Amino acid sequence: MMATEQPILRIEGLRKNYGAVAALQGVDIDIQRGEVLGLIGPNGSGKSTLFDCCTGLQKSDAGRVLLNGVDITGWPMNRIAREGRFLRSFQKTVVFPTLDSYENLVLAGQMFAFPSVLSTFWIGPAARRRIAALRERAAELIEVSGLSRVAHLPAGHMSGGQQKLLQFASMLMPKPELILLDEPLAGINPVLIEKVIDCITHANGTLGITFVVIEHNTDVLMSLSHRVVVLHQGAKLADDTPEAVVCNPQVVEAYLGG
Ligand SMILES: Nc1ncnc2c1ncn2[C@@H]1O[C@H](COP(=O)(O)OP(=O)(O)OP(=O)(O)O)[C@@H](O)[C@H]1O
Repeated sequence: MMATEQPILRIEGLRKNYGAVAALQGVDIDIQRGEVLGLIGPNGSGKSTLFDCCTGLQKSDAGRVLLNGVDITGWPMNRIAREGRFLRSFQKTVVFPTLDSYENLVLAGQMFAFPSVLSTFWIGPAARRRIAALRERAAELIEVSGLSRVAHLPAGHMSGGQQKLLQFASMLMPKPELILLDEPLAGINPVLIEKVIDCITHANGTLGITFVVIEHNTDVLMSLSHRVVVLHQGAKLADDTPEAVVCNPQVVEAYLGG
C-alpha cells in the first residue's frame, strides 16, 4: 500500500441533506488500494449515508466520488457494481433462502461472469469453463468461511451468523476490487465474529480486496483496520492510525468515551 498511488476511491466534499438534517457536511476521504479502512462514529453521524452516496443508492447534493480516477458521481448502483467491481453489504443480511450455500455462491459469482441476460441462454465452451471456475471458487470459499458442515442446508435454515458469513462469501465470488461492509459483526456470536475476521483478513491479504468497514465493535475494528476515519455530525473528526484514534481526546469525547 503506497500513499502516493492514485486512491482506489476518492471522496471529495460530499454533502447530503435529508430535509433539515445535514447527514454529510462536505466529507473528504481517500481510500488506498489494498487497505482496510475502519469507519466509526456515533449513531446518526452519517456513516451509512456515506456508503449510500458512494454506491449510488442516494444522490449526493454536492461533491464527487472517483473510483480509480473515474468520476462515478450519479452513476446507478448496478453500473458502479459491474463496471467498478465495487460492492457493498447492508445491515440486513440478504441470501437466497431456498438455495444452499453452494448454489448461493455460484449465483453470486455470475454477477460479472455473465454480464447480460442473453449470455445465460448460450452455454458454449467459454461459459462452461467460467461455470467450472465458479464451482471451484465456491467450494474454496465454503472451506475458508467454515460453512462446510452446513453447506448442504437451504440458506434460510442456517443461523443468522452463518447467513452473514454466506453473504460475505457471496460478495467475494465475483472478485470485486473494493467492498464496503456495513456492520458485518452485528448480532453474531464471538465464534462467528472470529470467522468473519478471518474471511476479511483472507480476502484482503490473499485476494488483495480493499475494504471500508463500518463497525460499532471498536476493539475488533481497531485490530482489523490499517487506518480509521471518525465521523461526527456528518463531518470528519479524525483520520489516523487506530493507535492514534483511540488516544484522540475529541474522538474519546464524541464516541469512544461513552
Ligand atoms: N432516508 C433517510 N431519510 C431521512 N433522514 C435520513 C435518511 N437516512 C439517514 N437519515 C438521517 O441522516 C443522519 C445520518 O444517518 P446515517 O444512517 O447515515 O448514520 P449512521 O452513522 O450510519 O448511524 P448508525 O450508526 O445508527 O447506523 C441521521 O440523522 C438519520 O436520521
